[in-house]
Amino acid sequence: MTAEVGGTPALALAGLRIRRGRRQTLAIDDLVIGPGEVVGLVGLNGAGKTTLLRACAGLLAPAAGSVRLFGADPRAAPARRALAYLPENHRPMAVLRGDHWARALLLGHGKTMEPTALASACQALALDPALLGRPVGQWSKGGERKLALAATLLAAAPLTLLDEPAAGLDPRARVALKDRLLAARAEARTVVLSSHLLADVEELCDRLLVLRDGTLIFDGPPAALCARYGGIGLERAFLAHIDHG
Ligand SMILES: Nc1ncnc2c1ncn2[C@@H]1O[C@H](COP(=O)(O)OP(=O)(O)OP(=O)(O)O)[C@@H](O)[C@H]1O
Repeated sequence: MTAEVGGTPALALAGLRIRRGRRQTLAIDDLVIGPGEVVGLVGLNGAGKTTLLRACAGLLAPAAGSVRLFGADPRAAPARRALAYLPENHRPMAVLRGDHWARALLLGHGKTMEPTALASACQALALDPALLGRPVGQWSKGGERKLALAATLLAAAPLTLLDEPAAGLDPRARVALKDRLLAARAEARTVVLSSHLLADVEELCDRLLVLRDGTLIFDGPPAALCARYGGIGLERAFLAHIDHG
C-alpha cells in the first residue's frame, strides 16, 4: 500500500474480491491511490486490468471487500460526480452526430457541453472539430476514440479512469493524448490508466501497478521495477517480473 498524498484517498480498495461465476478474477487486498497521482495499470492479456477499472467505477459488485472513491461508494452520487470513466471499447450509435455523442458523454459525467471547449478539446487530440456535425458512423475508429477521450478529459473529473486510452490512436494523437494527460497531472487530477504501452506508462506515470492473474504483484515507481532487474528497460523488467517475480 502506498500512503495517500493528502486528504481523503481518491481511490481505496480493501479486501476486494471479484468473481465471475465460481471463478475469482480479481483479488486486491489493499490499494490506496492519493489525490494527484497518475497511475499506470499493466498486465498481460486477461490479467484483470479491465475488471479492476470496472470494479473501481462501481460497475461490478464485489464478492467481498470494498471500493471507495473519495471515501464514498462508487455507485453513490458524490462518487459518481467525482469520476470520469472511459471503457476500452466504448462505441456510440452510428447515427449520432459527434457533438451530440460528446454532449451525452459529458452529461453522463454531470457536465454540460460548451461547444467552443469541445472544439478545443478535439483539436488538442488531433481531431478536426469540423467532423463534429457528422454522424459518428462516418468516422474512423480512431476518430471515435479521440472524441470519447476529448469528452472524458473535458469532464475534468477529480478521478479519471481510462481503459487502454491509446489503443487505436495514430502517433500524432498518441503524443497529443500524452500531452493532455501530462496537463491533467500538472493540475493534480488523479488518473488511473491501463496500457500495454510500457514506454507511455514510464513517461506519464509516477506509479506502476502490475497485475498477474488478478493479483497485484508490483506497486511502485516504474524506475524501481527497472532497477530491480538491473536496468534492462521497463518492458523487459515487466516481463521478468511477470515470469519470476
Ligand atoms: N465477460 C466475461 N465473462 C467471463 N470471464 C471474463 C469476461 N471478461 C473477462 N473475463 C475474464 O476475467 C479475467 C480478467 O479479464 P480482463 O478483461 O479484466 O483482463 P485485461 O487485463 O483487461 O485483459 P486485456 O489486456 O486482454 O484487455 C480473464 O480471465 C478473463 O477471461
